[in-house]
Amino acid sequence: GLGLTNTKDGNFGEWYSEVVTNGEMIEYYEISGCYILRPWTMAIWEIMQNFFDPEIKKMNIKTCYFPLFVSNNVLQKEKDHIEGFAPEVAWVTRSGDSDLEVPIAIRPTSETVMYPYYSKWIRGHRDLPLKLNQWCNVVRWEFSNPTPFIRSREFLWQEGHTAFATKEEADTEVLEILELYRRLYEEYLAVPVVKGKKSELEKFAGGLYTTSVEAFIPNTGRGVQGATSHCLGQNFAKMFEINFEDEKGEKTMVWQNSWAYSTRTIGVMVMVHGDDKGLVLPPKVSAVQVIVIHVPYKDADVKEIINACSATVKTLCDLGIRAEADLRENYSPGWKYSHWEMKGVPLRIEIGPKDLANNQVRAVRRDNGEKVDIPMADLVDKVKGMLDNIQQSMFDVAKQKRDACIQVTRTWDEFVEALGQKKLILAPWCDEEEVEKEVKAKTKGEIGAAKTLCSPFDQPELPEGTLCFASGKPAKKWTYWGRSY
Ligand SMILES: O=C1CCCN[C@@H]1CCCn1cnc2cc(F)c(Cl)cc2c1=O
Ligand SMILES: [Mg+2]
Repeated sequence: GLGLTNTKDGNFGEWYSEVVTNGEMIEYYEISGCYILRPWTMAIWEIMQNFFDPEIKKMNIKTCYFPLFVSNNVLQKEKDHIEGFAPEVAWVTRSGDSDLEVPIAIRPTSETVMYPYYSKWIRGHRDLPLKLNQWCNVVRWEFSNPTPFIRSREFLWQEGHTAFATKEEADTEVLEILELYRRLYEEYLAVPVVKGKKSELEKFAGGLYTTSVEAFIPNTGRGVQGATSHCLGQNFAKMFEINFEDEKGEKTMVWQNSWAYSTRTIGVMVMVHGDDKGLVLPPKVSAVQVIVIHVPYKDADVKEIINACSATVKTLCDLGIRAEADLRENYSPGWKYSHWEMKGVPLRIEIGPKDLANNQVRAVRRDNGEKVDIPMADLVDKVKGMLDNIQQSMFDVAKQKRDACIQVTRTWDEFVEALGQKKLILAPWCDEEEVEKEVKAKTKGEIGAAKTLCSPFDQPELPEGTLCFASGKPAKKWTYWGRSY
């Protein structure tokens, strides 16, 4: 049948898998951890790209494309860069039936691919800033439970790699990019995120500091890193000898950033907004914003109704609304309602004999099921208004749900209790790595350990004498903690 066999609150993992499949976003692939991204997904990816790419072009960041393959010696260039990552590197060892002399790695990320050429291209200060971004796939042979969009062995992303003469320029760009990531989540995917800084333990080991936008999935009580913007400092400049002669003729190492968002963004959106009827897509990112369906009625003139549907679609499309009609004769209206609800189309318009007679249409919102009769004359304004309202309402509802999960804890017992209640924990922390490691160790279990998600840039008041929830030492900062994907 058409409906889901799992409910979101019943079995979240099974619900999610069904929703992305029945919503025709994903097809499971014969190789574990790999998924087919169907047009319904790629339309969302492209809408996001059509926002993000022009924005970084305004920042004079140019598109490049580096090879998929990494030679072994260059990959091994940086011990702590790949420490811990080595097991997830995929290797090409043969072509045809003959072994390769030297195995070749498939890029899990492109620092080691790109930076030898940054070293070659950057000589003088006039070669700076060098700012490149590539849209590509990467491969990480993950072993923990694969999840469509959230954790796959191959995924699509953009990876920006920039080099500056000064730290100030790098610091500024890190935050400009992070703001674009916030806008992607909050203005397009209608998902609330927290901007913050990763702890020393959780940051990218090869960098100087990591900032991120952190999302939260209320159903599982898990945080999810939404996108990252790292300042690499001069670490990679040192490794790859990327330096330049400054104005005084001094040889100086460059300051670098790297930043990425991936198809994981789409999985977060599905998890946050989906319901027991399937996907619920924010209008801004939905390939189809309005689906028009005719309701035939025994002897009523079905041709006239169908013409009204086609005219409605044309009127909406002419004003930039992504509308389509489902006029298939071999499916009932009811079947169509379920089908397009499963695909998460934000607004359905029904036109039957009665609507025609009253020169109106019946509009039904996907997010809250509200039904509204709209006079044909007001169609475009009303539909535009409803779509804007749906977008804002989806964000507001998601933010209210996320905020309801936030629990401030000041003691270990409060922390453990909140963790058991699937909360997003905000706690004062002494900022000591040993303490962070201890929290991980003490909360380790079947469903993973608690970890720091980020220290929000927007710090609440930290009164003198506030103590760390875990160590009892003087707290230095408020930090979000939780289990994560
Ligand atoms: O997150 C970003 C933004 C875009 C460019 N890259 C950085 C850091 C990526 C970390 N990282 C993440 N995963 C990795 C997996 C690997 F197998 C190896 Cl060899 C390295 C890494 C690795 O460095
Ligand atoms: Mg990883």
